Amino acid sequence: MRLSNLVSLMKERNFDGALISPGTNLYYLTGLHIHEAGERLTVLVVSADGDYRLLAPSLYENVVRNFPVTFWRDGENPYDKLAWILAEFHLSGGRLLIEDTMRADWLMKVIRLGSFEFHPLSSLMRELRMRKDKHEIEMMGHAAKAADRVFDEILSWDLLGMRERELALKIELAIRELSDGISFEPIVASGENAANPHHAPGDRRLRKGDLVILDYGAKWKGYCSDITRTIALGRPDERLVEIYEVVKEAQERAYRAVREGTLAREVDGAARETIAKAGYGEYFTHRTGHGLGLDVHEEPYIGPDGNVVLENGMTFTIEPGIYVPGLGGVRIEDDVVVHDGRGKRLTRAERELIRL
Ligand SMILES: CSCC[C@H](N)C(=O)N1CCC[C@H]1C(=O)O
Repeated sequence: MRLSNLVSLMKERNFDGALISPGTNLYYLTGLHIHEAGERLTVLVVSADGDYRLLAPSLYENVVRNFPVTFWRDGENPYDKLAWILAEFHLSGGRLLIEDTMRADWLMKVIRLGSFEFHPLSSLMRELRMRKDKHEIEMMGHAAKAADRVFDEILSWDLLGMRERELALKIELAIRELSDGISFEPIVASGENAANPHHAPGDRRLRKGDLVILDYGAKWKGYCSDITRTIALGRPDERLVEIYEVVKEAQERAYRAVREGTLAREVDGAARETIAKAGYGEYFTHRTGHGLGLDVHEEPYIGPDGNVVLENGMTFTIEPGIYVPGLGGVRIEDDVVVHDGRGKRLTRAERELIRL
């Protein structure tokens, strides 16, 4: 069904074929679990006539079943086999969609197999994947619940004196116990490190007076959650407490701005305006959110340039933040689905400032 949707869209937009390497698009279209193909050429060939075939290393002989496939063995030249498939599908030239993340060494050899005009596959896939169906939203709900449960667990741990990297590892283990795995490596940013939105957890020990940003996510059947909470240890600097309240208000206002028919940039604007009015505009250094699904970052992006019109079934994060160099930072993030014309939170962990 999903493959035929892609084929219809290809025909409508005058594309002749598509070459799809392993990643979330391949999984979305086929349900096949081919995660890490490494250097061995693996590609799904799809023609606008509706033909499709996977070219895969023989390592996958016991994995790919009930799907048209050509295997190649180590020692063979997989590009010869790809050329045969392209010839069979009458794809020796024309407008070809290419998986955006295809390895450059593969692409450089594919270029030599015909006279193609390449276009990014994402230009079509974004339209297919942006609106989630009931099943997908259910899976995202499970992933979000796992993230909420991990937050409750974190609150029961003795955090004082723990190194950021130790806490990140404990969070990762807790996620893995409750779900299919992590959406991305957890961020634990304490004290002044919290001024870096993508801080890599290091050796700093958590201490009294810290605000600590915890940003992590779980996966359920391929679908991601992504949550951020900022907690206080002891009594933090009053400026940080004020910043916390501004971010909480910005997050709530952006959430309330979510409506079917609203532009993504209006949701961003609601958060940005709240933060700017409080005098912290220059310290909100990123977009308000991003689409969430099989990828942890996907369409629709909720930024000042977000021109996607929100529709029921779209899922994204709302995660404004304020980051003051030398002082610290605050970010609060929830996963949201547009449901019955309005936003509905999938993550529901406590948003009031928790002081441990
Ligand atoms: C995939 S790592 C970052 C996860 C995080 N929740 C996130 O998406 N962001 C943190 C700062 C802003 C935002 C981002 O757009 O990168």
